[in-house]
Amino acid sequence: MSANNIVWHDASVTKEERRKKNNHGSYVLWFTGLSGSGKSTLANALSRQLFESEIESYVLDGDNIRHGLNKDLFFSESDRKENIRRIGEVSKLFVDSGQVVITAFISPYREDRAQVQQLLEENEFIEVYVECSLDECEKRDPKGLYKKARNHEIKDFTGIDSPYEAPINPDLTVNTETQTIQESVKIIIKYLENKQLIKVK
Ligand SMILES: Nc1ncnc2c1ncn2[C@@H]1O[C@H](COP(=O)(O)OS(=O)(=O)O)[C@@H](OP(=O)(O)O)[C@H]1O
Ligand SMILES: Nc1ncnc2c1ncn2[C@@H]1O[C@H](COP(=O)(O)OP(=O)(O)O)[C@@H](O)[C@H]1O
Repeated sequence: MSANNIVWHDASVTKEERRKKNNHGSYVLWFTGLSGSGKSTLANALSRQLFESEIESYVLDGDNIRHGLNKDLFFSESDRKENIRRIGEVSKLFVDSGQVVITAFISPYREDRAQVQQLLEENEFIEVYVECSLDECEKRDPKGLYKKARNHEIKDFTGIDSPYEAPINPDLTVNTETQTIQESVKIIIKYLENKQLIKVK
């Protein structure tokens, strides 16, 4: 349901003008993967590298967004769905502002990720699977959450008692068990260069 009597205002500065000024495209690099797979680490390492190359990017991170915009949401299937829907809308605004958006959400459901893709225009959604086995994520356990989930102190934890649907045909996969952080960043940059989405200095 949505409100009546609202009228869309066209912007005085267009997405195309902003892209032209920035000298690069704007799109979403949608990272998906288990907790502890390396989404935040890679998103931030990539954003730093893009920044050094004068490419405008912004990281939207699950933990951070859940402190503010989505602090009313928990981890049921419907709350996760709403979480991803809102992030999709926020990502769309950032794409409109001419930036490269890097999102780091578990985003466990294929359908929810597909809905974000549909919200955006063609070539504005790049799905990056941050692959890492549950075993390894659990070994890393950077926040001690797997331990809590195994001890039933947290319920609905992804990979333990809540599902994770890996992408079937992602645009790109990085494997953080076999690749270092720098190798994964390099693979993503190479992909963007090959697609002529960025020129890195
Ligand atoms: N039950 C449960 N399941 C999964 N994750 C949990 C849970 N409770 C808290 N956390 C912490 O919240 C982070 C995941 O938030 P997301 O917004 O990315 O999740 S989702 O996309 O809505 O599934 C996740 O962050 P990352 O580890 O960075 O993925 C956890 O730190
Ligand atoms: N090759 C790698 N790539 C990414 N992260 C790695 C790698 N090896 C170890 N790590 C570590 O794994 C952890 C991943 O945590 P984080 O980035 O918060 O994951 P997520 O955002 O997916 O929950 C970090 O402590 C990071 O230093």
